[in-house]
Amino acid sequence: MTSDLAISVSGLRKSYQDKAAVDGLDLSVARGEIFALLGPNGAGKTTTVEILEGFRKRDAGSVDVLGVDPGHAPLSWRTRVGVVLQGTGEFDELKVSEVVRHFARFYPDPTDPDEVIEQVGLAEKADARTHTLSGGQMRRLDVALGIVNKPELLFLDEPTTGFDPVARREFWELIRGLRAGGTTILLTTHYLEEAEELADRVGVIAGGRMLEVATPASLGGRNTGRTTVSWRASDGSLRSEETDAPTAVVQRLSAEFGGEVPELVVHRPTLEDIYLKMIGEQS
Ligand SMILES: Nc1ncnc2c1ncn2[C@@H]1O[C@H](COP(=O)(O)OP(=O)(O)OP(=O)(O)O)[C@@H](O)[C@H]1O
Repeated sequence: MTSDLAISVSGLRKSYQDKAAVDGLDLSVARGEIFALLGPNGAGKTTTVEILEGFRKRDAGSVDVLGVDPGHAPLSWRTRVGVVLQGTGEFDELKVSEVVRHFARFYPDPTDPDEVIEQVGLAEKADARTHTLSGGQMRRLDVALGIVNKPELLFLDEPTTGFDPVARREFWELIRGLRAGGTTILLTTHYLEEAEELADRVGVIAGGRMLEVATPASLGGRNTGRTTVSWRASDGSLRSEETDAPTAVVQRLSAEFGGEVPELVVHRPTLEDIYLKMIGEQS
């Protein structure tokens, strides 16, 4: 086991009724990094993550999470791992503070519940009954329960589904704060912007296999990809040009127009452009 890796997976396989959901997957996540798993519905992300969390059995392959095989993990390991599932559940008439206190009691050395509530931005709602929380506030409570045990490694499954744009940005700040405190984070998301904002590296899964692992800036050769420059020509038509040297094209156009280039757009491939191309090539 290499101590600078929080997660090390090799040749992971899992089938349901003879159909492979995870089909020989390799994955390494360094301690302290935020790693985002991307992939279409049914790609095998949740199955992989649940095996890493120790909630699902694998058919084959080796899995090491914080130096332990999650398939045979002792209780002490569980206190080192935080899990935020896709919606934790119902707490009926309990208040936010009561729920966090209740969960904190499961662990030997929890963070002070009030501190956790503050950390996830729910201080004003500490005395609110959980059924009165908005979707985004409920998700914050889910995260509070996932981090109350001071996990070294936090699993987040589609953490910001249903968030409004402001809530999503606030949530990203929370996650960055956890990383700054040394927490390793493995998240799944369908929001490419989220992966770009948060992840040190992303891994794209399709058909139970890892297609590529890279930084968001370099996935699929994105950093070396061609740029499209488009503008409105003097005859009124919309023109575009693909180039490796967009600055030179803009300079040329600027000289041609004697200054401002009408409706100038310089488009570099986004993470979503690259992702869609990768996934499209698989189907
Ligand atoms: N308990 C189960 N029994 C049978 N098949 C399952 C089970 N869980 C998952 N599968 C199948 O395994 C495949 C991978 O599913 P998984 O939930 O891991 O995908 P995912 O990448 O997390 O998808 P999503 O983005 O939709 O959450 C799918 O074809 C799914 O139907």
